[in-house]
Amino acid sequence: MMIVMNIESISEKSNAMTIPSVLITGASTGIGAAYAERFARRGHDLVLVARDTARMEALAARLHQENGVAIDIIQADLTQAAELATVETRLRDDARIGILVNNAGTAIGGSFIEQSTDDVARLVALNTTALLRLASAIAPRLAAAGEGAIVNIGSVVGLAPEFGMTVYGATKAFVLFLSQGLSLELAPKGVYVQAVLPATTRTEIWGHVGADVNTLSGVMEVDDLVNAALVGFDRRELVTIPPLPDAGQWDALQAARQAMLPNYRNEHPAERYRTVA
Ligand SMILES: NC(=O)C1=CN([C@@H]2O[C@H](COP(=O)(O)OP(=O)(O)OC[C@H]3O[C@@H](n4cnc5c(N)ncnc54)[C@H](OP(=O)(O)O)[C@@H]3O)[C@@H](O)[C@H]2O)C=CC1
Ligand SMILES: N[C@@H](C=O)C(=O)O
Repeated sequence: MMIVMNIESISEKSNAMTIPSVLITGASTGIGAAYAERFARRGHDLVLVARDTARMEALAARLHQENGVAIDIIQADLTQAAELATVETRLRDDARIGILVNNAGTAIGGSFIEQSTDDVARLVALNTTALLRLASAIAPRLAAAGEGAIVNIGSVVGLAPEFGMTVYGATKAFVLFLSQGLSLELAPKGVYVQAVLPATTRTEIWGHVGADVNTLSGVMEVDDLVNAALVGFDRRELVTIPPLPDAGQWDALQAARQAMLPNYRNEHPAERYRTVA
């Protein structure tokens, strides 16, 4: 069942004329809800997307009351093609939406051989397919307009197979690569793409993997995470890793990766792979 609700505000018309609306997926709780709070405080009208209508209604009512912004709610399970398509259509057709925050995502517990094929497929459907389709829906319109932004929420786990969340991490590695590639393609057209890589952040996601977040160390508060992510957003940073103290480590990783690029073009196998015939 699709519910689209609109909480009008007197400022809606002025906002629609001055600053872009922001569509945020996974906006009913956690990082997405924090993004909604921050963008509402900045005066952006919002489109909130998630499955839990009640939570989004409560958030929308409070943010409308506090900030006087217009807020639409779209109830959608982004693993369901028909419901995802409704959000894609909104992104394609609503010219007021200038920022997409691709945040909706989840994680599952267990090892690869313990996880069911259906569960890993559902994880990929949400964390990669839905994110990709929504970016694909909005990007042509933003490129034609010569402005706008796509924020993709990845994870440091996408850089860390050692963390033992293989499929989840693979989905987040996809998000990072997609963001880097889209930035190369879209930045020249005026569209800003940001990959945000949180580490352990205090949200309900940890319950989905069977962990008690209160037993974990180094847990960042969600507001601190989003505030830091928005510092990167305001700086137009391509990859924002809020918990990483030294940006030089990321830069060194990128430099080492890019130094390998010229060495991929060889008509013969590397000496180390040549067997003695
Ligand atoms: N918390 C952390 O430690 C970290 C989180 N991340 C990433 O941050 C993003 C947000 O996660 P976080 O806030 O922590 O998690 P939460 O579980 O707190 O929130 C997830 C959000 O996604 C929505 N969602 C979940 N499944 C679906 C679905 N099938 N269709 C539509 N919406 C859905 C949920 O809403 P509803 O249930 O109402 O549908 C909720 O609003 C994710 O991409 C996650 O991978 C990255 C690194 C660390
Ligand atoms: N979402 C967290 C894992 O469940 C993470 O990305 O660290």
